[in-house]
Amino acid sequence: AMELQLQPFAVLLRNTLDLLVDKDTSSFFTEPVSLEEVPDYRDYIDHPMDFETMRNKIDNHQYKTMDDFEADFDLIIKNCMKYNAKDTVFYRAAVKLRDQGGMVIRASRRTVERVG
Ligand SMILES: CC(=O)c1c[nH]c2ccccc12
Repeated sequence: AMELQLQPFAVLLRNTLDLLVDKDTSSFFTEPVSLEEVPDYRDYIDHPMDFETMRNKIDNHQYKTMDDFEADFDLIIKNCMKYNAKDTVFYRAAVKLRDQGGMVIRASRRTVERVG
């Protein structure tokens, strides 16, 4: 619909990302996991992802659909639940983000469908 031309998809994704960032109250996911702090991280994680990287991808128009965007959100969560043991604050934060962020993305999908 016309709205999506006026309200580009990138703006909708930025708004969605801001809501996801708000759910990450400990800011564990805002930047790439530091390879200085965590030297063995890449031994376990092939495709690191974080919210700052996602924002850059929005700005470079690298997300063509909500599925592309959600795939990177899922990567943030899967990486965290793979690298960190279940009894860690990081693992528990990923579970919380998965549940609370999932609702945010579903609402954004409905907006895209409605005005798409
Ligand atoms: C998101 C994540 O896994 C981490 C975010 N910060 C970290 C510091 C040490 C180990 C893991 C992490």
